[in-house]
Amino acid sequence: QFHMIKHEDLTWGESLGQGSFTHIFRGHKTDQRDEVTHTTEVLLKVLDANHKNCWESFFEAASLMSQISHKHLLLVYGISVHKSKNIMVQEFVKHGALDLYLKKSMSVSVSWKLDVAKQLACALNFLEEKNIAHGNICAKNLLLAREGDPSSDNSPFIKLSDPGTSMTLLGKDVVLDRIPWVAPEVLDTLEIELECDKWSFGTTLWEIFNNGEAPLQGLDLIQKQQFYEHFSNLPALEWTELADLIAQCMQYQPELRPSCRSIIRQVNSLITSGNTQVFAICLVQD
Ligand SMILES: N#Cc1ccc(Nc2nc(N)cc(-n3cnc(CCO)c3)n2)cc1
Repeated sequence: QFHMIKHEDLTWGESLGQGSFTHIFRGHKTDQRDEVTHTTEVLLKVLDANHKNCWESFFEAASLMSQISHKHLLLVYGISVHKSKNIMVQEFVKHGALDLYLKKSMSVSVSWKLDVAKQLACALNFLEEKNIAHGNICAKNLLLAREGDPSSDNSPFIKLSDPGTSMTLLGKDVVLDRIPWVAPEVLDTLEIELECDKWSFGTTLWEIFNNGEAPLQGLDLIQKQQFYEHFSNLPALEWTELADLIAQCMQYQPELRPSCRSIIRQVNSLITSGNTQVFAICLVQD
């Protein structure tokens, strides 16, 4: 169920860092279509050789994303297996991971952030309708295809990346390190259900409205585990309605978390109320 890409059709560019047990590189792929050679810029995601045993899960994560297509889901062109290298060939998304972008550019507006939140909610709703749980929703896995800038008033556009190797194979410490993105029940079951993505949506909202700052980043694994054992919550944001939506998503009882439809409705009302407030301020100023 995958397009196999020949290793010789890939050229390798600079390293762009690493994920869990993977390294990512800029690159290009060439393919012949009706005697014409097309060169496409790609992102090459390589599974570490010492984690070869995870290769099924590595590719399964990608195949999940390539069986369905949606404007806010990352496009996976195919895979390439060469000697001991397992390579996933993804579309190259222009502005990279959202967490780094938010840390770099502190000037994105509230409406920009809400627009991104709504796009993520739509992607999750699409997955929920297909009964597919992603399992690794976080700002690092949101890729920014279009910056959108306040002047020309065009909006940002994000793509949700593949979930990567399943946590169940990555070991307990990796799961603990993903606190507070990973839903609490996953620590016991190591099973990813649809409700888990709603918890992670709440954490990702928190990240977006904290300019990409990682929640609980100073805590070690023991303290992170205790955060869940004490049923703790992230510090509430000033904007009460937004803090409420985050709190609804990050309820310890999975069945109490809102449906994607409800999340989309609530983000829409935040957008409306946000605009109304800005509009009112303009009225007062004029
Ligand atoms: N400077 C810069 C710059 C870096 C990267 C991209 N593009 C891109 N395209 C993708 N398909 C995936 C990723 N990516 C980034 N970090 C991860 C690991 C966490 O998911 C994946 N980046 C664009 C610009």
